[in-house]
Amino acid sequence: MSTLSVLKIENLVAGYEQRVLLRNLFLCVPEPAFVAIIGHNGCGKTTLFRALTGQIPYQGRVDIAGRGLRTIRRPAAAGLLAHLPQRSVVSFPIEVRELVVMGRYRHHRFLGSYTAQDYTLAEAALARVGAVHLLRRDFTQLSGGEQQLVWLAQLSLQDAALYLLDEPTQQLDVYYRRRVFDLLRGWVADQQKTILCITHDLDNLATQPGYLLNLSRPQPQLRSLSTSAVQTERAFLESEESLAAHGEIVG
Ligand SMILES: Nc1ncnc2c1ncn2[C@@H]1O[C@H](COP(=O)(O)OP(=O)(O)OP(=O)(O)O)[C@@H](O)[C@H]1O
Repeated sequence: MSTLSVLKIENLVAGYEQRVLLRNLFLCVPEPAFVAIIGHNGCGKTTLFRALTGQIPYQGRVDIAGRGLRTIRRPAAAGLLAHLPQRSVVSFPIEVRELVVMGRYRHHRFLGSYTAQDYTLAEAALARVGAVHLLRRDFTQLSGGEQQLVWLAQLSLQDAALYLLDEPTQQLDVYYRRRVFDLLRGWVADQQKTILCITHDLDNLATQPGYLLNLSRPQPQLRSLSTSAVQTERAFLESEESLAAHGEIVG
């Protein structure tokens, strides 16, 4: 692994009005890497992504691929960030392949200009997540888990320095959860991507190479993923002590 840092966070403070959820966070994420972000409900995991995607203000400094985040007007359009939020709603009928091909938007400025090659890439992306059978279906009629696979296929077509995934396996059954973690492992190993992945799916993390960041810890730090690291963090999260620590942070 190289020593380059795709994401560097210094002294980040973020939250909502009177409620500071992230206090003095320091983070240096090597490239490529898989980073699982864990912690209690409400500890600030999604809030961290909101700060990184410019949805809420923050104090401190964030560099992505060596560029100050504040200096970049649209980080996604600049190819720095790709973000899969916890919930995305589509309110109009649209074929799955039309939604997936939009992952190629940075290569095409105008709607309707996708090429046959783009559609081939979209189909391949769907195949990789095990959802190629959904290609011609209306996205709005799919189950929550099927929709999640489609979003992942679209995300995989975006060519970004850093991927932010908010609970990507939330609605998936055990088979697809495992498959998605395998897929993410491939993005890192084969395509040299760096992924921050919010998850409560500790069972699947034990065998995943990468790092763990527990935002319920009073001073969250990256630690290498391993069976014993996952066991330690699980024991911490199950303890009363961890809730007390969480209370101090948000108080
Ligand atoms: N716009 C907002 N204004 C005020 N408080 C908010 C706002 N959005 C979220 N919160 C609160 O901030 C806290 C952290 O929310 P966040 O979504 O970051 O939690 P999380 O760690 O991602 O939790 P979960 O695991 O349940 O998804 C929660 O208590 C939430 O109610």
